[in-house]
Amino acid sequence: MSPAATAASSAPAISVRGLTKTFGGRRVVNQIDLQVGAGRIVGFLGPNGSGKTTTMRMLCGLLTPDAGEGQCLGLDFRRDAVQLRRQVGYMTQKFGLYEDLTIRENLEFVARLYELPDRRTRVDEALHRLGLATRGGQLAGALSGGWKQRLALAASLLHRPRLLLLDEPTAGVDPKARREFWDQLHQLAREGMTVLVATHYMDEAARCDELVFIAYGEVLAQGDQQAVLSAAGCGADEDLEQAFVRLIARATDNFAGAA
Ligand SMILES: Nc1ncnc2c1ncn2[C@@H]1O[C@H](COP(=O)(O)OP(=O)(O)OP(=O)(O)O)[C@@H](O)[C@H]1O
Repeated sequence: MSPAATAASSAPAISVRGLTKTFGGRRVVNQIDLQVGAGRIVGFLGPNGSGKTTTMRMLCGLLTPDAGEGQCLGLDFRRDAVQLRRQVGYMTQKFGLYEDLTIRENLEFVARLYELPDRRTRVDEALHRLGLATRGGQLAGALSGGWKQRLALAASLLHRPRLLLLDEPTAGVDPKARREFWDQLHQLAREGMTVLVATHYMDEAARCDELVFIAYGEVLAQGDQQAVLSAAGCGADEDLEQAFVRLIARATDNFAGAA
């Protein structure tokens, strides 16, 4: 690999500072700094309404921040939002595909939306990668929750993004399907994909390289599992769930004190 390529691949995939968003006078994302290394799987954790979705939507250029600067994939995430969207795969909480179309038809539709040049190859590639090749003719609406999520992941990969932003991708999915979904994420990361994934499942958090805990729109702790456990003041016999509860309790006290 050339020195330039090495430098590029070791550059962070996300490097933003001061990310801020206010809705109706309420600041829901407040001065968030985020650094995510290329090829890392980073778990994004926080209570309901803490600002995870809003942050992700700003990072992929779907929502304009009130303040903040930085880069995603080497692009200015505000100025180059259109270019950035072409390199980011975003999977929302709700299944956003057409239940009355087949798996293949759904993927072909998404490929057309992206105006991909070699649509058939891309769709075949996605079907194969996600183990959907034999199910191409099945209606999306007839799939179980786990298979629907796989299809949604396949759709978000069609344009061959370098960064995946996944918003609670396995909510309501059974443990076996969740494990398989995470095996896919690890395979993608081995191939160089960077993944920022919001989750409420602590077993999934444990499968991440790094974690970012937020509450009230602010980062409470960031780093690998050990760093987060230390930041929460957890002992050797305590786990991420206890760290989560402690960090949120502390943030709630601070928030109530400041209000
Ligand atoms: N378009 C909007 N207009 C007004 N308020 C909004 C809008 N989008 C989000 N909010 C509010 O911003 C806050 C943060 O929401 P957000 O969806 O980012 O949280 P979250 O951490 O993803 O929550 P969850 O875990 O429940 O998905 C919430 O109080 C939400 O109601």
